[in-house]
Amino acid sequence: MSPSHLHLVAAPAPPQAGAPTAIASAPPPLAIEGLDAGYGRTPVLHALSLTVPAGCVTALVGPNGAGKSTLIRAICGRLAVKAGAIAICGLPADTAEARGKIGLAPQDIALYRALTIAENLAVFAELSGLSPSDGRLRVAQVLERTGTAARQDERIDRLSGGWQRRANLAAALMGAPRLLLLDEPTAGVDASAREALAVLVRALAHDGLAVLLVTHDFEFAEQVADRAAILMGGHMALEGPLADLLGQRFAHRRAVEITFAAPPPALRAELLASLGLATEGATARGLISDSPRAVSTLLARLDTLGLPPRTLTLKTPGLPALYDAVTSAGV
Ligand SMILES: Nc1ncnc2c1ncn2[C@@H]1O[C@H](COP(=O)(O)OP(=O)(O)OP(=O)(O)O)[C@@H](O)[C@H]1O
Repeated sequence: MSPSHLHLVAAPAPPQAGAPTAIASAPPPLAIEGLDAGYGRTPVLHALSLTVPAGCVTALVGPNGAGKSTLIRAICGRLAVKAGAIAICGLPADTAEARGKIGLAPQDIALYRALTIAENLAVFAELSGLSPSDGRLRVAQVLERTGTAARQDERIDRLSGGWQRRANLAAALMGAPRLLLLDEPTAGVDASAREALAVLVRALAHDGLAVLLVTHDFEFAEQVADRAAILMGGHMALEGPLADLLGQRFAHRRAVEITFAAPPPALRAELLASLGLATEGATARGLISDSPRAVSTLLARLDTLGLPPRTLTLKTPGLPALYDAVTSAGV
């Protein structure tokens, strides 16, 4: 491969002359259809379908044991598929060619701790089959793109959690993937490093990468994701553009959070529940109409119940509210 053919994100094949909208009809970086998979005779994933388009960040969320890691294993071709199909850019996931289009930044930092960032990336360049000169060029590109150039000569075990995560992500980019799998990228990362990671992940999607983000960090997911996939008990409970999912679930409603001076007595909490408010300690949460009179109506009802609020906060429902709605409804 000549240096001029090195791209941070492998470019899709250029359209043929006369071929109508070749890019638009290119297979997505990840397409899963009717997947059944598990361990030995233990089924985990059932009839699961998921499409991860290029240029988007898809947040994959779900309770512990829902099957997120199992799904990542299946995408990487490391699990026997019992039914259905997984295609990476149109290629079966269990082929070497498909695996070459995936970059995985695992939850456990997968780097040599006694080597520097640049030395680690050089190892990944070699593993990707790049020649020494192409490898050097690619290391330089990835250091630049991920903002790790300034720390390239520092050993991994001397870096903060945030820089280690950034280097872990850089290593996943060395093979110029089309699909980037990020498993809990904010684990052990402080607030300012999280912010920097969010900017980087968005920039990579802007470059054209398809990013599948597995996380329990809803704040981060909400910041970077334009699509969401909610996995429950091995099946996909909900999947699609986040704005559409929120619009369908919460049209004309807002999330309300009310705090009281003290936890309401059980009988009052039941009455709050009849207003659609779930009580936890001295806090009640729920959804109300976004009509201008909804708040004054609610305040009047709280007054009738003898529960004057200490604070009342209104928010536009986001991914955490969607997740709560889906998981509590057992969809
Ligand atoms: N190697 C294995 N052999 C057999 N069963 C397994 C194996 N690994 C996971 N499981 C089971 O598969 C199910 C899904 O586990 P998985 O780790 O994929 O969930 P998860 O959504 O990633 O959970 P978490 O959020 O806790 O990481 C669980 O019931 C788990 O016990």
